[in-house]
Order: sequence, then structure tokens, then C-alpha cells
Amino acid sequence: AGCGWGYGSKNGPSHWHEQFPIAKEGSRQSPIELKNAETKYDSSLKPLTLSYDASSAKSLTNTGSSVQVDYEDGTDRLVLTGGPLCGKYRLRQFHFHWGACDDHGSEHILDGTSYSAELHLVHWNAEKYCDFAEAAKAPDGLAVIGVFLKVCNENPALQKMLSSLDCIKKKGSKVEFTDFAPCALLPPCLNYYTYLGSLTTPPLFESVIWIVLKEPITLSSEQMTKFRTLEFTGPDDPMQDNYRPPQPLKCREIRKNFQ
Ligand SMILES: NS(=O)(=O)c1c(F)c(F)c(-n2cc(CC3CCCCC3)nn2)c(F)c1F
Ligand SMILES: [Zn+2]
Repeated sequence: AGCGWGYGSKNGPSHWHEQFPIAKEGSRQSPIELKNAETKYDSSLKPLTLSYDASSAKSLTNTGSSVQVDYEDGTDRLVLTGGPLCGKYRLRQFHFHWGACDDHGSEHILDGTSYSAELHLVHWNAEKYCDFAEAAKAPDGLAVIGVFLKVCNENPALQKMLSSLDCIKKKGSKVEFTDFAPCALLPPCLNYYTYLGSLTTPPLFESVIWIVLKEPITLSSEQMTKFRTLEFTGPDDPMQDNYRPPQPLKCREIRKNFQ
């Protein structure tokens, strides 16, 4: 069988509809362009609350499309509540999307600006659903916090992960990765935009309540270069430009919790 979906010219985002029709037929696909002037301030939106105990990080994996840190999500360890959400959402994993150069690479675009990378913290609704796979198929099943990465000064919180990338250069490789508090990757200000969307990779399920932070976190250009030392399929195929372009807004509203 041909290689599965990816980000190449033969299996990239413009081909995904061939195996995943929702890519073209969906009504709430992600990512999108965020135009601040067209978003609506909603005073009923609550602040985000991230509960945070000794973190339950498990492993660091090269998934073949991103680098991902998986969490033990059998109990309420890292829980997201508040914001636009009803109930509590458990952190399952976080991963990144980035470009071949620092001037692009994020999935969401904010007022015409592409950032160098974007962090996604993926949570699932553990109050309503039994496990991640079930939640991933429900319209209110997932909540993903998107954080923009901007090349500026070094980010010490990323160093522990980036210094482990040499061990997972190859697709499918995985190493133990513990005691990593994801809150260290958040900016001081948690002002956010929120809208109803989808997974930005196949199967592109329309099950994500997106929460995109307005304030980016920063990292150095050396740290950004480190991401690109990972491989998609082999040594001549560096992992980069693993982002989906913006999708039609259709009849969706984007709200924000700040004026
Ligand atoms: N970019 S994103 O939108 O933040 C994003 C996500 F939110 C995800 F949840 C996944 N995801 C995909 C699966 C396979 C599951 C296999 C069982 C059925 C559901 C999908 N695991 N996690 C994902 F790959 C991704 F890119
Ligand atoms: Zn993602």
C-alpha cells in the first residue's frame, strides 16, 4: 500500500481528502486564520484553570509526523477546566508543528502572522467519555490549547525535551520521558481565542474545542533548528513544514476572553 498521509507533495494536506473526505466536506475544519477584528469578546468566558500535580509524563516519541510527549491519562492528574469548557478535560499528549524556516510553521495564523512553530496540548473530556478514542469522535470530546512559538531568546523549559531528540531521530522511535510539567511551556498571560474545530491531522475528526493563546512563548533559533534534526521517513527527509494550511471559517464565530 502507498505510504500513509504525511506532509510531502504526494501525501500532504492537499491529498488528505482522498482518504478522509471530511477534509473538504467538513463544516468545522482546523486550523483557521484568526482575525482579531472579527472575533467577539465574550465576558461569560471563564479563565483557564490547569490543575497541576507532580506531572505524569511517560514518553517522548517521534510519531513520523511530529514530536510528542505522552501523559498517563488514566486518572485526573493534569486537568484543564474553565475557559469555554463544561467539565474537566485530561491532558493526553502535547506535540508541535513547525516550518523549514523561522518565518513560518504555525498552523493557526494570527492577524496575518505565521509563527515559527505551534505547540498543541491535547486534552479529552474525561467527565463524559470513557477514553480518548471515544472522546476523539465526539463534538465536545477534545480541547486543544494552541501556543505560538516565536524565535527570540532561549527557552529553558524546552531544553530537557530538545536535548532528548537525538535519541528519537527516526520515525516510530520512543524514549522514557518523565517529570515534565507542561505548565512550564505556557506564557504568563493566558488570554485566548476559542472556536469549534477539528484535529489538524487525519482522521481530522470535528471534535476539538480550540483554545489558542494570544501570547506566544519564545525559543532561540538554535532550539528551533533542533526540531528540524528529526526525520519524517529517513536521513534525507528532515521533519519540517509539518503544518496544515488554514481552512474555510464557514459559519463559525471566534470568541475571546479579553478586550
Ligand atoms: N494537531 S491536533 O489537532 O492538536 C491533533 C490532535 F488533537 C490529536 F488528538 C491527534 N491525535 C490523533 C490520534 C490518533 C487517534 C486514534 C484513535 C481515534 C482518534 C485519533 N491521537 N492523537 C493528532 F494527531 C493531532 F495532530
Ligand atoms: Zn497539532
